[in-house]
This record gives sequence, C-alpha cells and structure tokens, in this order.
Amino acid sequence: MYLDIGNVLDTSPGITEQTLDRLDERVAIAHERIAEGMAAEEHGYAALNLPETVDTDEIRAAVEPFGTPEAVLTVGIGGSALGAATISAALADQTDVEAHFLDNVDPEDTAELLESLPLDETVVNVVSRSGTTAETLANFLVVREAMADAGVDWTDQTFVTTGDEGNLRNLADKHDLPSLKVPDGVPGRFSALSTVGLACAALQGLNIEGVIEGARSEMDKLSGSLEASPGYAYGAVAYALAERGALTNAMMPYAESLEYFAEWFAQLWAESLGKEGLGQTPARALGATDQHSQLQLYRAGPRDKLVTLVRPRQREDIDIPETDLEGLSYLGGAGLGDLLDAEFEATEASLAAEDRPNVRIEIDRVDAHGVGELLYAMEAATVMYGELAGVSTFTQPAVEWGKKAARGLLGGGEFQEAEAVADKREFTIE
Ligand SMILES: O=P(O)(O)OC[C@H]1O[C@H](O)[C@H](O)[C@@H](O)[C@@H]1O
Repeated sequence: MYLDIGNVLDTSPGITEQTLDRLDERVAIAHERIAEGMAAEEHGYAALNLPETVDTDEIRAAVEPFGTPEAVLTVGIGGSALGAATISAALADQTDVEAHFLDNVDPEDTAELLESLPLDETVVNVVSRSGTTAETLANFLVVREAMADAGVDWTDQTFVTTGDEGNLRNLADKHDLPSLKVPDGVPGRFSALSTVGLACAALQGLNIEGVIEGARSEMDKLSGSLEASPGYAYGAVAYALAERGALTNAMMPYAESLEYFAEWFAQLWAESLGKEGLGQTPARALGATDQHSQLQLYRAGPRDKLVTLVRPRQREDIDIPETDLEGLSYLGGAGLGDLLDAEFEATEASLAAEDRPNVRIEIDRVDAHGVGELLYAMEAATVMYGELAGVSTFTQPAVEWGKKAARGLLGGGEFQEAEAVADKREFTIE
C-alpha cells in the first residue's frame, strides 16, 4: 500500500514537518506497546497477528463439503458481516458464486432477498462472534424457515462461524453443522482477516491466501517509525489532524468495488475510537459519484475534515468511443478509468488548493493482495490512533448499552437500560 501525506502539511487544519517529527517519537513509543500486546496475544492486539496465525487451509477444509454453490448468504451484523462483504465485493469479478448479506432486520428487504435466492443452491453462512446477537439470530431463524418451506434441508446448507459458547455454538453442536471458531483475542471489527471475514470468500472459491499475503506485507512494515509503515502513518496523521479540529474523516474510494471497504472502515474507526469525548467521525463517500454531491462541503464547508482518497493504480479499462459531438471530442480515445483517475487527481488538487487536508492511499490493483493490504493497514492505523489518543480501542460499551436496552424491550431479560426507553422526552410536531 502506498500512502501520500503531502497534502496534510501546512493545510488548515494541518500539521508541519516539525509536528511530524514529534509525532514520530510518539509512534515509536506506541509501537513498543503494540508489539508487546501482539507478542502476548492480548485482547485486540492479537488481531494484528492474524496474517501469521490464521489458518487458511483450515478454512478451505471446513467449507470444502459445500463444493461450488450458486450463492452464499452471509447472516451477520457489524464486524461479522462487513469484513466478509468488503472482501467479496472487492473480488466479485473473480467468482461466479454470488455473495449476499443479511446484516439488517428490515422485513421487506429480507423477504425480497429470500424470494430472489435459489435456496436449494445457497449456502447460509451464519456469523456471530458472541453467538447471541439478536438481529443475526432472528434473521437466521427466518432464513431457516424459508429453507424448510422451500423443501430444503437447512442442516445440509448451513455453515457457522462463532465462539466456543453461545446460542449459535449450541445450535451448531446440536445439528452437527460444519463450523469454524472465531479466534481468541480478536474483536469483531478487527476480524476481517480471520475465519469471520474469510469463510464467505472461501465458499466463493476466492483467493483467501492472497488476501493474507497482502496483509502480511503490511504487517512486515510495522516498525517504530511512521516513515516505514503506511498503516501507522495514516493513524498518526489522522490523530494529529483530529487534535487540530479535523473531527470528520471522509473515506472516499475511487472504485465501486471498494464501496464496502468504506463501510467496513466506518465501523472500525467509529467503534474503536469514539470514546471519552474523543474520536473522528467517519463519513462514507464514493468517487467520482460523490464529487457531484459531497465535495462542495468538503472544499468549502467547515474546516473540520480530513478527506481520504483511495484508488488502485491499475484497473481494467473501457474505451470511451470517439465522438464528433461538439464539446465532447476530448473524451474520445480515453478510457472510463482514465476519466476516473483524472477526477481523483482533480479532487485532490481542488482540496489542496483550498488548504484542505487530504491523504492519498493507493494499492496496485483491487485484487486479493490489495484488499489484504488495505484491511491490515487500516487496522494498524486504528490501533495506532487509539494508542496516541489513549482510548480503549477494543471495547464498545456504548453499543452494548443499546443492545441491552433492545433485548430488555423484547422481553429477553431484565435490563435497566430498557427502562430508560420509557424516559424519552417528547416534543411532537405534526
Ligand atoms: O459478532 P457478533 O457477536 O454477533 O457481534 C456483531 C456486532 O455486535 C455489536 O454491535 C458490536 O458492537 C460489534 O462490534 C459487533 O461486530
């Protein structure tokens, strides 16, 4: 992965080269702490070991009984869906096996999806680290019934990834379902490079080994200097900018196949760093589409943003046909990819011309290696940011609060959080 931070130097907000030197000293200290955590396989830090600890042969063997299905339906939410979705979307051009995701409990959407799927040719990939998440288990119960209604034996077509305990583990044991274990010490949002994120890709026959090789290449760059590690450098620079008022980070890939990557990043960044009044709000954008909607704000709105532009250096192109239409002849002879690249550089320059901080992230191609690099580097960035900010990167108490309140409301136990729902203040206008 290549990182270019030239456009955060002396912007507004921005950092100077002297700041970067001071930051480098702090990165060295933070790296020592991270390396210690990795060596001791501490909760959270253990995720950065995944390129070494994940067993791709084990994942391949576990999904082998399913052969080549027509489709894979992943049922999960948050970290149990977004990593898999990112990898599948990035590599979609390399498989005929469709990937679908049920990561919400919208009844209309679920009904539509289930009607459209060839259920007798679909593998259901149920993923929950805790094995207790209400949305995931409710969706699975609905899918299971739809399969039974379609005359399909769901136990033949269900694959489970979960922890050692919990409802989902009990279900897998009871029906002797093929399953994988979520590795210890790896929080959901950091699990893309584990069984959690890779099972779906393996069911699709995708190159999971390549993803891990890409991640490995970024792991090898972790060191005590931000100048050697794109992941650390990105985290450190984003942190320094947030300290100076860049409280939003607009993640803007210039590739449709990386749209899910921005979504995955949003969870990673928000849930890990949004603590104790600190954090940086991730915004999701897509180039070039959002140049025509959000860019106005990024260039001329409040000076409270970092824009992160992501692109592959090479991509398959489609020629734009020559035309004699007046004013459009300049397009002929170029490719759609050339146009997208020109838009990328124009956006970068337009932000820089207004002294708006922006960072360029590039990978060679959107392929297994490239997506592995991106996933790992952003995880390393998140951990580095968390160390510098002094927050507990690997917890999510605010999310747990809402989970308990919802469970309480549904009669799933006594939770004092649910009582707070009755305290809602109303000021209704119709
Ligand atoms: O994998 P699960 O245990 O089902 O959890 C799914 C998601 O649940 C919660 O919302 C957590 O805050 C997320 O970090 C997690 O990814």
